[in-house]
Amino acid sequence: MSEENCSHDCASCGESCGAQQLPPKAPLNEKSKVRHVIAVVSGKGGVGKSMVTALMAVKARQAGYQTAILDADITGPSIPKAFGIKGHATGDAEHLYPAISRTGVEVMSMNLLLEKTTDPVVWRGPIISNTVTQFWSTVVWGEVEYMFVDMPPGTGDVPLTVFQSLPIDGIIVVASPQEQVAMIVEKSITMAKLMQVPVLALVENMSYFKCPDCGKVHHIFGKSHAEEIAKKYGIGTYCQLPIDPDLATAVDAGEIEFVMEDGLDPIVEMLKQRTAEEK
Ligand SMILES: Nc1ncnc2c1ncn2[C@@H]1O[C@H](COP(=O)(O)OP(=O)(O)OP(=O)(O)O)[C@@H](O)[C@H]1O
Repeated sequence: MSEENCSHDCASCGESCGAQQLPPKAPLNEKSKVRHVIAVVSGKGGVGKSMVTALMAVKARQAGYQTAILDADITGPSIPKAFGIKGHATGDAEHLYPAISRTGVEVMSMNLLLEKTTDPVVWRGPIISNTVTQFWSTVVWGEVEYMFVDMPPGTGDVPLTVFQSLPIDGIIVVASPQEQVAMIVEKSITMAKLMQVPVLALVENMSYFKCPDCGKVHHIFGKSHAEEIAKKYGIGTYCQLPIDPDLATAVDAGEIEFVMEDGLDPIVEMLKQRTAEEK
C-alpha cells in the first residue's frame, strides 16, 4: 500500500508492510494453557467448515488430546447443536466456563450465551470481533492441546481479528470441488499467507457420493481438485470427505461425536507427527 493510501490503522489492515505495527496478541487468563490453535476457514458459507471443525476436535480427542472449540462464527454459531449441547455457559465476575461435550471436548459459542438459540446477533463488526477475543481471554479453557477455531466464512473482520489477536499455528481450509474451480478457496489461502500463517491442510468436503446400493462413486459437484490445489500452494496434507447423509443426520441430532468417518485421519496423523516432533 502506498504511503498516501495508508490509514495508519494496522489493526484493521491486512497488508503486511515494513511499517506494520500489529497489536500484541490477546492474553489468555492465568487458568488456561492452550498449546496449539488451528483455525478452520472457508471461502464461503455452507461448505462444511463447522462440520470439519467439530469432527477435527472429536477425532483429535479420540487420538488422546485434550481439545476445545472456539466458535468464532458469532452470527451463525452451529457448534453446540452438532454436539447436542443445550443450556447456557456459566461464569463468574471475571471468567466464563466452556461447555463440555459428552466425550470431553470443550466448547464456547455465542449460542451458549443467548437467551434463546433462535435470537439473532445484530451487532456491528468491531463488537463481534471483540467477542471473539473475549472468548479467547476470559474463558477458562484449562489445559488444551489443540483448540480449533470455527471461523465465519470469507476474509472479513473476524478472520482478520483472529489472525492478528490469537496465536494461530496454522489453518485448515475447507472447500467443495466447486469452490476450488471458482478459485474462492485461493482467497482464504492468500489471506493466510498475507498474515504469515501456514496452511496446514486442505479438506475437500462433499467430494463425492458413494451409492449405498451399488457402491458406484458419483462426483456430484465435479471432479476432485484437492491434489492439484494442494500441490499449487505447497499444502502438505489434503483429504476428502464424501457427501454422507449420515453425517448431516448426526449433526442435526447432536451426535457428531459418535459418527464413523475416517476421512480426516490424514490431518490427525499430521497433528500426531507435529506433537511427536515437539517432544
Ligand atoms: N460431507 C457432508 N455430507 C453431508 N452433509 C454435510 C457434509 N458436510 C456438511 N454437511 C451439511 O451441510 C450443512 C452446512 O454445513 P456446515 O454448517 O458445516 O457449513 P459451514 O461451512 O460451517 O457453513 P456456515 O459458514 O454458513 O456456518 C450442514 O447441514 C451440514 O450437516
